[in-house]
Amino acid sequence: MTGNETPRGPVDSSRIPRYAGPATFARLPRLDEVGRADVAVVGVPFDSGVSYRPGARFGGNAIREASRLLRPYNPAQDASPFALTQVADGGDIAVNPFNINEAVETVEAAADDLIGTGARLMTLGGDHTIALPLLRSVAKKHGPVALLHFDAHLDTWDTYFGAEYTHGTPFRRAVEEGILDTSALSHVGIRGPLYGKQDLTDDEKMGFGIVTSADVYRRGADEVADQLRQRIGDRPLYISIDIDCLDPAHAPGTGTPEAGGMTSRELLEILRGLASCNLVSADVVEVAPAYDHAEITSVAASHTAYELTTIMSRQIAAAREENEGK
Ligand SMILES: N=C(N)NCCCC(=O)O
Ligand SMILES: [Zn+2]
Ligand SMILES: [Zn+2]
Repeated sequence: MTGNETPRGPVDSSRIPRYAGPATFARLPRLDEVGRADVAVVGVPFDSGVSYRPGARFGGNAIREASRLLRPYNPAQDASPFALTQVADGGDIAVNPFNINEAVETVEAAADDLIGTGARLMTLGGDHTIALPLLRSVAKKHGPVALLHFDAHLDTWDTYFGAEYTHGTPFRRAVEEGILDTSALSHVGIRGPLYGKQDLTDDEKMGFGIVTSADVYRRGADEVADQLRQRIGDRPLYISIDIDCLDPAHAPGTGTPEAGGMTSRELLEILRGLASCNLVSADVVEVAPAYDHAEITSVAASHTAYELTTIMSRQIAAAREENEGK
């Protein structure tokens, strides 16, 4: 979109009931209805990389369903993200559930196509395996990116059953491939049992800093966000959010739940504290609706994606204004 066109926004929920019609994220138009988008919301229905409970292949559509209740003005960031820029739902990247390597390639190619149109991606998983091809694609455009990873788990393990591409290994692969800026890597929300102390040593060697869920509780969201912002600076930033960063009370619908997690309020507040970062793309993964109750998890995920979308939309609009002023 150039600055002259008016973005097409969501369906007006005061005229057409929220629950009517097929779900797109936040009732936004489909990408094929608007031609191109500044922010494309895409689903990746893939969960063949999980080590425990399956079902995240249904996450994207559950998030879309829960997102029917979102409204167009975001008071926490004082912005109307869908009016500032064109945000559209790009549908799903259809991947092979029987061949993980092929699925990883398909996600990368589809992300390349979308990013090639100038769009930033808000991806709805799917299991965490998909972060690797998404990071590859983002790094082709921006070079190695800063990574902010919200999760109960490190996801820097080496292999499971000899498999390199799983939901517990994407960030080790990404470091090995040189697609991350190792001076700005952070995990937030980490907790729970590990295989051994070596997991932490390995993770630190890769360059990661850890903010545990207890750190978030003790120090508070604002202080954590300040510290993360300082570490990230103005580097291109990718944010990957495994919904199991939240306590199972806030996100029961996920495959590898761990007690003692963050609240959804803490997560949303930390994200809002990062609004000035140069967020180039993001994902929300690991929503497995079969274990959910009353959409607790998919509502949390839809609000999380809404905050991320708002951050991207505001930055695109600000950059456009600056360009036009020149
Ligand atoms: N990425 C997620 N959600 N979980 C990774 C857990 C890996 C394990 O089973 O040890
Ligand atoms: Zn996890
Ligand atoms: Zn994960």
